Amino acid sequence: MKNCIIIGVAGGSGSGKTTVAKNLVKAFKSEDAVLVAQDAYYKELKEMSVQERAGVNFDHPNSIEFELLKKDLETLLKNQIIERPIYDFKTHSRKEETITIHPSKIIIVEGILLFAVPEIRDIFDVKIFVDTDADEMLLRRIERDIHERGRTFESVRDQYLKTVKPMYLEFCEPSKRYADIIIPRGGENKIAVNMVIAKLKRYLQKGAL
Ligand SMILES: Nc1ncnc2c1ncn2[C@@H]1O[C@H](COP(=O)(O)OP(=O)(O)O)[C@@H](O)[C@H]1O
Ligand SMILES: Nc1ccn([C@@H]2O[C@H](COP(=O)(O)O)[C@@H](O)[C@H]2O)c(=O)n1
Repeated sequence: MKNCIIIGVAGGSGSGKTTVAKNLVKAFKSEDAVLVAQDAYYKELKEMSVQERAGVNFDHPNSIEFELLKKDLETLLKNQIIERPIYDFKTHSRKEETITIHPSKIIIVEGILLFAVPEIRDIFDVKIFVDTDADEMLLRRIERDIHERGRTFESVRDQYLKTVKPMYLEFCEPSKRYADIIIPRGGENKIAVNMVIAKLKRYLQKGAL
């Protein structure tokens, strides 16, 4: 029998998935909860120049190495450590180094396409979808991508219209139907986040939800 619980947090880019997932993890002792980001598993694209990589559709399931993500999640579920890749959004590639992630009783995974891919979706015990208005997601993304991911306003706008919005409508938004819990507005929805935390604390005490 599995002695841990695995929770998927999906939603559009800028919806607040990372904020929700980090707030969940923060509520527990570091040995009890761990966070794995789907973003770390973007394909390497080593054979392309940085300029070529910038034109890739990063919102299509083909851009992620889901086989490796699945293998790593299964390894954590077997109570073993993983070496998680580190992704660099400025160069659109993986760094040489990796991060060692230890197994724990609560495994939280966040990413835009987690529920759109059946082999990954089926791994989760609990599926949470963070549902935020498109205009808010876009505003947050513009700010974040310019300040943290080395982008210009023009590149964020062009990428949004070319791939981010159409792929959200094709893959991410329809995957909301698989969610067990929908958190409106995102990371600062303290009532919703606290309810999930309370349920997880019960899980730690009783070993069942
Ligand atoms: N409720 C909120 N109000 C305002 N800004 C927010 C809120 N939630 C998240 N953000 C900000 O928006 C950006 C995207 O949030 P993040 O949690 O990284 O979203 P995602 O992981 O879904 O892309 C971050 O810069 C974050 O600080
Ligand atoms: N090289 C890359 C890789 C991904 N993206 C964008 O990241 C978004 C997913 O990350 P969130 O933290 O926002 O969930 C996704 O929408 C990709 O477009 C990128 O811009 N460059």
